Amino acid sequence: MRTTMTASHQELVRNAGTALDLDWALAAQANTSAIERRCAQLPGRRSVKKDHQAAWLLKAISLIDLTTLSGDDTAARVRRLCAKARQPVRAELLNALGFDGLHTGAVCVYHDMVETAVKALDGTGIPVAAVSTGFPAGLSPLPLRLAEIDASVDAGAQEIDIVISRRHVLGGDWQALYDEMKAFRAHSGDAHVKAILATGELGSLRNVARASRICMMAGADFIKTSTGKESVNATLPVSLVMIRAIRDYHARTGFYVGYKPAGGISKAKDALVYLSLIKEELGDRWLQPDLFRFGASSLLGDIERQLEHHITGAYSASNRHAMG
Ligand SMILES: O=C[C@H](O)COP(=O)(O)O
Repeated sequence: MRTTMTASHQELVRNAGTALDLDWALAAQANTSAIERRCAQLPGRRSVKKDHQAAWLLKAISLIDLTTLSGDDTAARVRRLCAKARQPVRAELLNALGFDGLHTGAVCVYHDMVETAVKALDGTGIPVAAVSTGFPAGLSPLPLRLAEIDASVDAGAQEIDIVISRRHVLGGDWQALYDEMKAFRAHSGDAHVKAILATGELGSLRNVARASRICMMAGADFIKTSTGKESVNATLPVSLVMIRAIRDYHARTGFYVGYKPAGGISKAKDALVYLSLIKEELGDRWLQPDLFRFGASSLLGDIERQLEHHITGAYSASNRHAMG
């Protein structure tokens, strides 16, 4: 029997946000040593049995925002990336595994590349995500950042990855963070918004928890760890803090907010650890592309190598799995 990777879940009600409840935001706790203890156990555990590993790796592919965010991006590179998003695994490998219809969760590019990606993905149902709002620093004037969102939406982006102003968090200006996020969401219209917290620049896990709560209250559809450009990007402790904030927000409001760890996730085995963390902390509903994505430029290549090994018993050279 062949298996397809189509989603079998009901469509979500989009997070509408809530009024700013500063007491709730500031009450967020993050016990660093308990968090680190919990995370230290994760990679060592055999969370996914060997027989199930290939299926989990295919699942991971369906959750990747296949990304290129380089100063030397070209239309040709973006078109090659889109071809990879449409067919992330060679047909003979997929056939051997009895799977059909696999594609990545999205393709993620800078604004200038949105149109090219939208054209290259026409008819596939794969959304294009644009990093807008002065990515990665988010330090251009607010009207320009809002205009960039408008332009990305006009160009056909269905997802907008915004960067928050870290200075609002570091200066404790929570109202400004809330207002900014609300404006980003309003300008995104029907496009879903992922709020990049740039957690490596927020100073503490407690700030990560607080910023997560504020962004969700202001209507973020996803919260995302990093741009991939900070010196520290996605980590398990930060992930635990953010997904527990998602869980608390869901318990409080009934809204489902998605999670996107991004930056530095390049190994299949690390992806499996993230998936088991999500399963344990949030449950299976969050293991669907509408609620979970990996932001990654090179993870797919390693997953393809591991799948090849699973099928043939041998690894091929990593240059056989080039991305762009
Ligand atoms: O949002 C995605 C990140 O920029 C990708 O980071 P990476 O190149 O370390 O995988």
